[in-house]
Amino acid sequence: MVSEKEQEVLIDIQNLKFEYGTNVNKILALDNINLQLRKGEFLCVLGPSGCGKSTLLKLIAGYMKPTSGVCLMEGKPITGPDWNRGVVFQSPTLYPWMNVRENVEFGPKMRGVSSKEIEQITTHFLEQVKLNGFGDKATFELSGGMKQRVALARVLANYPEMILMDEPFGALDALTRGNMQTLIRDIWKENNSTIFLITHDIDEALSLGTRVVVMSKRPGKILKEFNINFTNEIFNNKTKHVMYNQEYFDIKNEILDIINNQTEE
Ligand SMILES: Nc1ncnc2c1ncn2[C@@H]1O[C@H](COP(=O)(O)OP(=O)(O)OP(=O)(O)O)[C@@H](O)[C@H]1O
Repeated sequence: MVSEKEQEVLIDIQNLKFEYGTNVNKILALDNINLQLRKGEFLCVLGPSGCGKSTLLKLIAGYMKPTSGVCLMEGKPITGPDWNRGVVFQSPTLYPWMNVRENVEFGPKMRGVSSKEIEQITTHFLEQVKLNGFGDKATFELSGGMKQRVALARVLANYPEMILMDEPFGALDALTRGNMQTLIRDIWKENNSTIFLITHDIDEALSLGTRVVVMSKRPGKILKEFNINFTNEIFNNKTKHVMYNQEYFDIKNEILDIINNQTEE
């Protein structure tokens, strides 16, 4: 078995700094970020509000360029958005004039995939997000959780190497949120995806991630990383949820202390 350290690096961020604005209105959002994401990792990012989590995601997505430093994917600088990096936001950004199926088909169509293949891809991913039978529905007919599943299927339909998620379950009720966490964990495992997920919820980070990164208040820096295995233990133990143990509570308390120290200062 290949150890985590030996897994291929997908995203390599070196000495990254990002400033919004110009001259007197400059805001330093991120400072000296060094982070590597390996293929198959599920990385969760925690940090106080406004610390630059979304900024980091947008830089990896290619929506913006670093002020200094580099952000590489498979050794090449990220210069703009790409199908290879799919983004899921807190509010699902679906096309309201298209039905569910058409929303999922959109990406493969734009990429010139054949009609037969598009049909197979769409059916497969609607099934994977448990929306089979809902293809003909208009998006306004769906609940928040269902919309978010369409958004996820739409990203998956492009077979991205990297899935970036910005508080994807933040607007959902607790029950739907739990179901979505199980869904994304299963999809990550089944598709062997690489995921970068931002959350405010420490339990969500600990129950999904194989690594958790905790950031400082603005300008965001990486304060501490935790390599964890609670998400894999769910599969190993064939349970539906994390088995809470002393290690879990110790890590949770340590993260809480780090974040509270940031907000009190
Ligand atoms: N377009 C922008 N122009 C100027 N400043 C911005 C812009 N977008 C974000 N910022 C500032 O940059 C900092 C980092 O913002 P960012 O949205 O990345 O933080 P965050 O950690 O994702 O916040 P939250 O957890 O509240 O979503 C904040 O101080 C924010 O006000």
